[in-house]
Amino acid sequence: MDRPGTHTMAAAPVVISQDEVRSLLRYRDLIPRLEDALAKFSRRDSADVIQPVRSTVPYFGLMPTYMENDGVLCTKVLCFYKRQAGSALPSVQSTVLILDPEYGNVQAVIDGEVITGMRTAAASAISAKLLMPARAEVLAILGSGHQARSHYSVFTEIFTFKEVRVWSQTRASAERFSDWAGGAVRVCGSAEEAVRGADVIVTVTRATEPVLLGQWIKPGAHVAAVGACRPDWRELDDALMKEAVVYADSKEGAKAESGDIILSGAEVFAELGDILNGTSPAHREKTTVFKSLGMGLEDAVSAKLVFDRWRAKNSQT
Ligand SMILES: NC(=O)C1=CN([C@@H]2O[C@H](COP(=O)(O)OP(=O)(O)OC[C@H]3O[C@@H](n4cnc5c(N)ncnc54)[C@H](O)[C@@H]3O)[C@@H](O)[C@H]2O)C=CC1
Ligand SMILES: O=C([O-])C1=[NH+]CCC1
Repeated sequence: MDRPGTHTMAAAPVVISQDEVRSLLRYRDLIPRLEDALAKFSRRDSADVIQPVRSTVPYFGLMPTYMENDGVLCTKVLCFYKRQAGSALPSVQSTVLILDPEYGNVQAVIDGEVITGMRTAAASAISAKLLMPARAEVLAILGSGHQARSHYSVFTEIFTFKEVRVWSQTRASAERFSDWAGGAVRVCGSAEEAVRGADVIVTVTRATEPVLLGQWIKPGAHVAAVGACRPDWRELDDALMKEAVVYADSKEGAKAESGDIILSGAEVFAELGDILNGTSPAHREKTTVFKSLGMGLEDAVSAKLVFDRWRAKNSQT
């Protein structure tokens, strides 16, 4: 047993706010690092990445990641609620902790909202880079909340679409989204109107029943399905899940957490990392679904980028 007074206190963790994260994280830096990390994950080499499926109790998730070769030990803690009427708080709230992999002390406590928004949108953008049809012209977004904004930002930063459409639960929220985007988005009165003829479709809703039906989809379209991250929640119908070639961020995560996969009985063909490793084909010519559940690995890569930038900036001042 340790004698009293023999402990050395670790330095107090730094706290990095949402505004600081926003000023430090850029898609152009994040995307190549995420591609590298997704490829490492799919090789299942434990010296590169150990990242179990999220551990959950109702409304709370713990998302640890260890990257031995990169010296990264990290976890996100998050809550995802059905937003209470009248609450202005986001439906997904999170904090990312970076720990010293050698000693275990917490080095940084980082607001998770911008990280979650950007790394999720960046993963969807990687799926579109790999799987959307050549000469994609029309992007449709279903939902108009936090993820809708980050997805709009990265998709319009790295691709050029002739038309972007949005549908949301209420016309007013879709119009607020369009105003936020500077009016360059066509507000649609129904999900069907938004997705008919679209080449790329992003579903970012809190729906628990399908909002996107296979019968509306143009053959060869790519769907980045981001919501419905519980085993009994759906965004896509059985027809679409059975028709499409389905990719995921993590096969284990998809089989444990995705209602669209579990309840439709669809097979996950490959992970994005398998395409990046060249071990599975990217079926660009077919209708494809990327089922995103979100991975601790994506948070770890983003948080390391933020913490490294934060240290570089604060060591100069
Ligand atoms: N795959 C991943 O890595 C991540 C997934 N998510 C999930 O993405 C979804 C969107 O997240 P946020 O944008 O942060 O949420 P948010 O609360 O900011 O926005 C949700 C949007 O869904 C709409 N909506 C709610 N119920 C609906 C319904 N029954 N039918 C159609 N639209 C409905 C709302 O009007 C709103 O536009 C959530 O399901 C969330 O759990 C969030 C973060 C990461
Ligand atoms: O990975 C993530 O942060 C989330 N997945 C579902 C809700 C939040």
